[in-house]
Amino acid sequence: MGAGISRRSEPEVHVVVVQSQENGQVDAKVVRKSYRKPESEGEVRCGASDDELSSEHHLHSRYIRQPTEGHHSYSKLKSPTHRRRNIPNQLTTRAFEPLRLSSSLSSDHRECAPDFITPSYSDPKHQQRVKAERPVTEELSPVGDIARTTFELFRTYDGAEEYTVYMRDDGKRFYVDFEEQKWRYFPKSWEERGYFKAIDYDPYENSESLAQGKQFRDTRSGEFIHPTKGKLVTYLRQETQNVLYFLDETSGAWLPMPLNWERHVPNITNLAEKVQKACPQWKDTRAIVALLRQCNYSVEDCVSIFTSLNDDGVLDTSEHSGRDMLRAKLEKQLVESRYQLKRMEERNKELEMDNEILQTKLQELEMENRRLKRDAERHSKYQQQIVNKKHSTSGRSIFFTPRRNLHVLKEDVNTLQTKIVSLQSAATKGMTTYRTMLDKFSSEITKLLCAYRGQSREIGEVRALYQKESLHRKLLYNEVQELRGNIRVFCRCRYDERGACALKFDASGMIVCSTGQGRRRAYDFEKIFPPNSTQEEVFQDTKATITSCVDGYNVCIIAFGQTGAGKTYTMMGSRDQPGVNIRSVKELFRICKERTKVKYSMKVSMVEVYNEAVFDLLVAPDDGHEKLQIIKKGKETVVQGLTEFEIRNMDDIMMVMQEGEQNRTVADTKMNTNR
Ligand SMILES: Nc1ncnc2c1ncn2[C@@H]1O[C@H](COP(=O)(O)OP(=O)(O)OP(=O)(O)O)[C@@H](O)[C@H]1O
Repeated sequence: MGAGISRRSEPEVHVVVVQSQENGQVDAKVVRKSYRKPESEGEVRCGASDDELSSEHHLHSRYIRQPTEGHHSYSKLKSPTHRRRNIPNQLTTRAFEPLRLSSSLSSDHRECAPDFITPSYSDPKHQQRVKAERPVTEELSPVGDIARTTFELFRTYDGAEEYTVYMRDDGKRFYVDFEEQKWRYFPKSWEERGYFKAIDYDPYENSESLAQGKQFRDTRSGEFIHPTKGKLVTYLRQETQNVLYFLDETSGAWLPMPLNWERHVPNITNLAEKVQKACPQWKDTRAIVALLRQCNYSVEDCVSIFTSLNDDGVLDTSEHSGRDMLRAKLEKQLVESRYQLKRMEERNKELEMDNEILQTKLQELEMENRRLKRDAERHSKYQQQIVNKKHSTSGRSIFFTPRRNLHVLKEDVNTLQTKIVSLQSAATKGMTTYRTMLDKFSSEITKLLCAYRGQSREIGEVRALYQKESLHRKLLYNEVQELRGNIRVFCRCRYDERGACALKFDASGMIVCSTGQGRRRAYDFEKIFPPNSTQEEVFQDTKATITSCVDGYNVCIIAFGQTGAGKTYTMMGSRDQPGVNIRSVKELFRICKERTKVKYSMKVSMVEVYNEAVFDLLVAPDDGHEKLQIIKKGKETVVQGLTEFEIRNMDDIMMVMQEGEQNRTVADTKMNTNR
């Protein structure tokens, strides 16, 4: 059984081809259908009333559903589109019950008529002609295997007529006679008047795109290249969100609140504080409020997103991590931009110098021009005087000047005038040339200045981005440290040349000791260093905490163990094999030197806790070896009156430590003798 659908919003009438599942009988029916396009699985509402269908309607498209393997699949029957016809009452009176569509829609069966240009069928004369020309052929019931039938569109060469043609599995063609509402043989003689067109149409395509002849594409989906995860598919999902508005008293309108204001609104600040409490390492309130917005102000979601970011390896701080790569790239860009800027500055200087030279030349030329003008004026004055004198003597020569001399003088004057003119034109030409050059250089300088400003802006942006990334890296690094455990316990077994080691080191990373009577006990630590471990190996695992210390976190390294277990050796070491303390300070200096933008100051104190009393080791016992008090100063806990030495290099620290050690020995001896 099949039902037709239309993809236009005009009044719709559809031919439905119905095949009985019992005897395979095929019939065609015309129904009026609701405007709704059926879903792949859903209801096609069909129904018609006499009134609705007895009027004139446009036939747009017709579909059939073909039974395949016991299901109703769905395809479209080719039809003459936009053809205006009278729908016979006998067919329109049939009403269809709602049909259920199957989900087993095969693309092979989704065939449908393409769009084509329609002649004006509203012309009554045209309709009459079409009716007169149509031959009446035998009425038939095109019984056959409908699953193997094809539907075609027959269009006459003049484009005046189009028919939906149904080809039975035995090759016979039929068409629907709309006047009589019958299937008829498609006459052979008609074939000369037109051509058949295969049907190729996907009814599930976006109707608007089809109308424009375009493929439908969802512009909400996209991609994003993540530095470590690679290509990620994205989708801009529309959701109902809470948005914080404020009443703008000037306009009287409610406006969405900018992010920078929002983080100062008390209830939002409360939410941000909750997030911060859950993620103490996350300090950027602006970023927190931004994520809260994204999470529809759900603290739980916000925290879970933040935590999940930690879990998925984004925070990997190894050298190969994407963030480091990005950082390296940004650093490279910064260096390149700086180099370009320097080059541009140099070029700018050169151009400025050229410009100065040109200006000087221009001034010289102008002076030359003025001088020539003055000469020319003087000569013409002189000439005028001669002429005047000549007239005043009227032949009686006071100054007896031979005619020849006058002639020579005149020639001189002429030559001079010619020279003046040529010099003037040369000066004008030179000035024009220099002016053009000056304009050219000025525009070049302006361009360079623009580029220079652009570069400076870009450098500023890159620098800001770099700083942001550095800060981010710092946060992430310390988060990783915290995730690895805020308190990490390592075990080092002392090397003793006097005998073999009694401890066993389990393959799973545990330490096994014998507790007597053949019993054994295993202990688990973050890391176990067997007797042959070097000082460097021990330090490698504590090194990470030093970076955290430079990032502003409090760090404490404690050695704990029985007398002679090797605490001093591990922490202080020897001159050749320095311990954790010395190596840590070295590392501190190294990092501080690397971070040129930050000014660090380092101070050292040394205390000894003896019989639950704290003694300052940087005060000589002779100068008063007094117990120090531990007090609370706001949030800080301080040892009152403790000596602090500012250190600038390794020599300073070595000196301070030596002094501390010496004071300890003297104090211990004194205390022992007092006992
Ligand atoms: N890993 C090691 N390799 C070689 N020698 C070691 C090692 N650990 C400790 N020693 C040696 O063992 C001896 C005792 O070590 P150390 O003084 O460091 O112990 P301690 O725990 O500081 O003792 P105390 O608590 O009495 O000060 C020292 O002579 C030291 O050189």
